This record gives sequence, C-alpha cells and structure tokens, in this order.
Amino acid sequence: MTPVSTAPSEQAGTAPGTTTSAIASARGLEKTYGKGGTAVRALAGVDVDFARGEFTAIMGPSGSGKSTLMHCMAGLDTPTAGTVVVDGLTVSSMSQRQLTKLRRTQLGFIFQAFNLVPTLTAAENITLPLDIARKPVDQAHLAAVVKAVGLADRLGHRPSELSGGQQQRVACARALVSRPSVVFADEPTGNLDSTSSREVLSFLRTSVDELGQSVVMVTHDPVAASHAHRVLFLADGEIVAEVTQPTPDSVLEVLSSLSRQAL
Ligand SMILES: Nc1ncnc2c1ncn2[C@@H]1O[C@H](COP(=O)(O)OP(=O)(O)OP(=O)(O)O)[C@@H](O)[C@H]1O
Repeated sequence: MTPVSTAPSEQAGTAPGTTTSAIASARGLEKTYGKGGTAVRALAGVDVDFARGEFTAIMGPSGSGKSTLMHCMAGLDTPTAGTVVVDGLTVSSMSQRQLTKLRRTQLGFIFQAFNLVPTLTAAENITLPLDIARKPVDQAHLAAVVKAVGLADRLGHRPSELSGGQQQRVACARALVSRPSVVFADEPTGNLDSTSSREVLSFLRTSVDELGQSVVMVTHDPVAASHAHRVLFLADGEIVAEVTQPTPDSVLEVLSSLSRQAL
C-alpha cells in the first residue's frame, strides 16, 4: 500500500513509526499465522520505535495487525521473523520462562476487560503484581498513582462495588504501580461510557506527562487516540502513516484516506 501523507515526524527523513529515543523497538517484524494456503500474514515487516516517555496510539482497520503488533512487542506472541527490543532487552529471542519474568517485572498491561480479582479490594488488586513478584511496595509511588487515578476513597472497595470506569482506573493503577518500562493497553476504553473513557485516557496521559511513563495503546476510537502524543496507522500488517499531536479530526482524516485506498 502507498503511504498516505503524514504530519512531519520528529526527524526529517525518518520512516513513519521510527524515532531516535526508543523504549521499545521492532525491526523487520513479521508474523504469519498458519501454513500453506490458509496462512495469514498479520505483520509484513514492521519497523517501529515507541518513544520513551511518550503516549503512542496504534490505529488501523480491523485485521490490520494492531493486536498482533502489540502482542509481539509485549512477549505475548512470538514473531515469525524480526527483532523486538524493550528497554534494552531482546524480547524476540527470550525463552517462555524469560518472557514470563519480563511481563511480570518490566511491563504493565491494561485490557478491555478489567481482569480484576473479585475477592480482593481495589488496594489489593493494585499491589497484586508486586505481591506476586515479591517486590516491596514503594508507598510514595503508590500514593502518587492512587491520587492520579482519583481512587483514594475507594481503596477498600471490591470490584463489584465499583463502576466500570473505577474498575478500569484500578486496572490502570495496577499496571503502573511497579513502574514498568512500558504499559501496553489494548482497547482500554472499549467497555466504558464516554465520561469514564475520558477519565481513563486523561489518567494515561497524566501517567506519561507527570510520572514519566511510556504507554502504547491500541484503539479504534479517534477521540481516544487524540489523547496520545503520536498515532501510528497500520494497514495490511504495515505501518503506513503517523500523526503527531493528533486531534480527533486529523486522526479521522488519515483513517478515511486509508479506507479510500483499500477500496
Ligand atoms: N491466532 C490467530 N490465528 C490465525 N489468524 C490470526 C490469529 N490472530 C490474528 N489472526 C489474523 O491476523 C490478522 C491480524 O489480526 P489482529 O488481531 O492483529 O488485527 P487487529 O488490527 O488487531 O484487528 P481488530 O481491530 O479487529 O482487533 C487478521 O487477519 C486475523 O484474522
């Protein structure tokens, strides 16, 4: 597919999706599911950099490879070819055991389903990854995260006593409490109303701007993507465009251009 026009990237001459100061990168990333006549090429040689201390959104039509890219970056899926490096560690050559440790200690995850443990309080859910990794809780950082998500008065509640938006904010706090190298969020607002979505997205942005976090989010929603610093667009398993300082309108414009090219 021909690349659509993009906003200027950080460096003149830089390919869409690549920057200089990266917390996570992929080079020549390919993923093919299945074999022979039924094989599906989900990623067709992706070069991408996710900048340190930035909020990056990944968009693209259904089936363009967004989740596959995120899963390969986060060690949840194994690439067919290419390399993935996260915070200096070569994820693509790790054993399953090393990947489990990486996910537990270096990465944070937020999914569309909140995946909270129903019998634990909000506070216990937030510190669960540290408890599992047997790491001490940095009380000052925990307090900062809890304050940023606005959950200080809900910490003793169980998930069933919280709204969907509050549950997702607990999941966000859980993803951030261990100061991961990168937080990967897959459609984090897919189950939320617009008010709760806005709260979760502004919290993700705050976690980047004020707590120095790096966040990568897959979304279908141009309004959600406009909270990011940069939006990457996938089509047919390739990065075809990027927009910096996105607005809902600039994101929609690129999406419409991509669907016109697909016709
Ligand atoms: N486990 C799998 N086995 C076979 N094919 C798969 C598998 N996972 C994904 N695919 C295929 O790979 C392609 C990319 O899928 P992927 O889920 O990454 O796309 P996506 O952009 O996240 O889509 P959506 O927006 O619908 O979630 C699709 O054609 C999909 O059907």
